[in-house]
Amino acid sequence: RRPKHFPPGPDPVPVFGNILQLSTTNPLRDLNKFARHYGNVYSLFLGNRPAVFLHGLQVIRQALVTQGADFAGRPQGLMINHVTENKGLIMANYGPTWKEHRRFALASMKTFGLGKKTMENKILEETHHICSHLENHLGDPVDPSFLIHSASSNVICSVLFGERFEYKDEMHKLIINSFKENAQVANGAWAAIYDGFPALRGLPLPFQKVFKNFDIIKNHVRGVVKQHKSSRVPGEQRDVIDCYLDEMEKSTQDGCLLEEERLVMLLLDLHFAATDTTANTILSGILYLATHRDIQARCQRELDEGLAGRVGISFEDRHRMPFVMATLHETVRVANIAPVGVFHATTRDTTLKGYRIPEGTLVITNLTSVLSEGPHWERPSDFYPPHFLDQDGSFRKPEAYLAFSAGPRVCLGEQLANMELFLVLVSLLQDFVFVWPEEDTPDLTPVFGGIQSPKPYRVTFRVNKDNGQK
Ligand code: HEM
Repeated sequence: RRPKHFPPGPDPVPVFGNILQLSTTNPLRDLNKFARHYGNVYSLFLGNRPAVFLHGLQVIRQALVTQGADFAGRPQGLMINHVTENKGLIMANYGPTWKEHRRFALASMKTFGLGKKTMENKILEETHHICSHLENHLGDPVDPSFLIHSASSNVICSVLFGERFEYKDEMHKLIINSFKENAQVANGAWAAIYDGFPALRGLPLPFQKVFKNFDIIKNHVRGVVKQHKSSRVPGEQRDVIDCYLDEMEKSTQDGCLLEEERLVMLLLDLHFAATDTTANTILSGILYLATHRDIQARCQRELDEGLAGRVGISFEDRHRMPFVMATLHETVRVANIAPVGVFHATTRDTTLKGYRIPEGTLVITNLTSVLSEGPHWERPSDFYPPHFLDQDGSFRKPEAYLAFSAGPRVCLGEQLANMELFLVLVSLLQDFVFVWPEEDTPDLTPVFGGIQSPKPYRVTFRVNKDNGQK
């Protein structure tokens, strides 16, 4: 039963709560229906665990920003906490260890190039590999998924581990596949069964695969950290691992929050957080541009004018390309790769819109509702770059652009994702025209998941003969 003054919702049934009222393949429509019926703050029981759902810009901003500290926790005791042994950054509860690791992650990513030319060069190097691969398949319909996932993974790998991998490297392939599989299971019905029915946790059910996958990649990363420990020169940092080991060594005082096993989980979290997210957004970009040739052609025209015959591209060029920037942000909006964000939890007893929410309550932010809410978006169901242009045609970011969430737990990779998205898509547009194969029917409906992806597709890359380069 719901506590007094708890947000309203449908009556739960024993054992299952309200889970049976949610579609297992795509619950977003059900969530919209509940919001229409109960209002923008409502609750559902996921098994016997009550969860508060937030719908729309106004309440999500109120919770994540205005009452940021109250809603900055992460739920505990879920499968994902057990997989990461409560040591990673993404699912770490609000507190000094999370704060210290978030600070460290931001600072070390900056040291290794975020916002600087070094990062830009790493991304451009990776883009060069993508283009070379595509040049070998000109005119044939290809599924670019493997290529784009490998490239996104490599960008973050070069920052974390100081190296990139060949696309055919078996360990690299295994890591990328494990991330994909784990993201699918971790937000699906099997995770709900793990979370809701502790008695079943020891049985050989599909959720065991997540633990097995994670053990393999965890052991691999432990090995990489070990190698770094034996080859490092203190003070001469090659990558994020060296930075962490240096900081660990320097902090001699009691209560140091950095430790080797936390480093392993931090590396896995950052690698995971940066791979599928960026890759699925780039893949959505290629899909939407191939199926909206007028928008593609307008981006290419602006690109030619902006570069004025110059070969090569730089992140600085974005300031001369408002329509391209609008198209990339519209891609992030429609790709909607984190449809319900990352789960939050209350850090203390609090109230929202007059409802009482006790400490430790699971809170789910329906970011999809914000990215497709009528009044904020003129044509929410369309791929419509002018959403990000003001009346003068200059680039602008509407308030409801919450794809990276907001508040203390806001995505810490937004800057990296933007840079990658711009440099990869613009380089591809410079070299190629994306053509939808006549024999295939486009299906833009994404595959719902903790990290949403476009349905697998094929596209033909043709040489861009009009790219205006001298
Ligand atoms: C298009 C790409 C991306 C999108 C749309 C995206 C979106 C998000 C969202 C919605 C959250 C949840 C925030 C919350 O809890 O309210 C998040 C968290 C996070 N993201 Fe991203 N992300 C992207 C790329 C990246 C990249 C490239 C990194 C690089 C390392 C990254 C690192 C993280 C981390 C570490 C968190 C957890 C932050 C915390 O709990 O303190 N993300 N992201």
